[in-house]
Amino acid sequence: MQDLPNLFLIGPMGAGKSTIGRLLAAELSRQFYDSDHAIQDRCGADIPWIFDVEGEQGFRLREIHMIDELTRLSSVVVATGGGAVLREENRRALRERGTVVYLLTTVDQQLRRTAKDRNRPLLQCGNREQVLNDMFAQRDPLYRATSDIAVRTDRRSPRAVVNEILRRVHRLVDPLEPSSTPNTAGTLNHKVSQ
Ligand SMILES: Nc1ncnc2c1ncn2[C@@H]1O[C@H](COP(=O)(O)OP(=O)(O)OP(=O)(O)O)[C@@H](O)[C@H]1O
Ligand SMILES: O=C(O)C1=C[C@@H](O)[C@@H](O)[C@H](O)C1
Ligand SMILES: [Mg+2]
Repeated sequence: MQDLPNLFLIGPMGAGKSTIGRLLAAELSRQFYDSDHAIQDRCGADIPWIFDVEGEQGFRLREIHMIDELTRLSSVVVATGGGAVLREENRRALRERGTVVYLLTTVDQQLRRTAKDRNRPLLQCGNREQVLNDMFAQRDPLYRATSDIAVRTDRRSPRAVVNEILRRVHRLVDPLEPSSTPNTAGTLNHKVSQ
């Protein structure tokens, strides 16, 4: 069986990138990095503070530097922030340096999973559903263009999502691997597993 490349998780807030990334890395005995956490550690301040003081643009610049740094590592699992795909530099680094997994869920699930959270500045508003719908419209094409596979995280446990990612990534890397089901041309990339 071939070694797996770096695995990078992208997708909207509350899709489960941090939760699933940690589990996935443990399963593969790899180092796990979360770009949001790494930015906070480096800066010594939390994300709301960075947004307050430096604005979203300041945060995005920090995010570009951090994603460049993390994607240069080897044999790692990296969970990115929900808005990482907004920047071309990030999309290119992710695509060129590993296999990119798009985690997606419904806006209803996002609302539920982020309901009590105060650490996501873009959701501290009265019209969270509208904000999430608008973000989806803007970002879904970018997530798709950047990713190798897409996996839904609603209606299944984090553990089941990890198993599905591993199955799909193994198939991408080594379509002839015996435990893989046969590759049907055109069905692998961006087929969202239900
Ligand atoms: N498959 C799942 N089933 C149920 N709950 C989940 C699942 N995945 C994640 N969660 C829960 O949803 C919440 C948000 O997940 P998480 O922080 O991993 O999202 P994220 O994609 O990293 O978001 P962000 O982009 O804001 O960093 C957490 O409380 C987590 O426990
Ligand atoms: O979707 C977004 O734009 C964000 C998602 C979070 O992961 C953080 O990166 C930050 O709150 C911005
Ligand atoms: Mg996260």
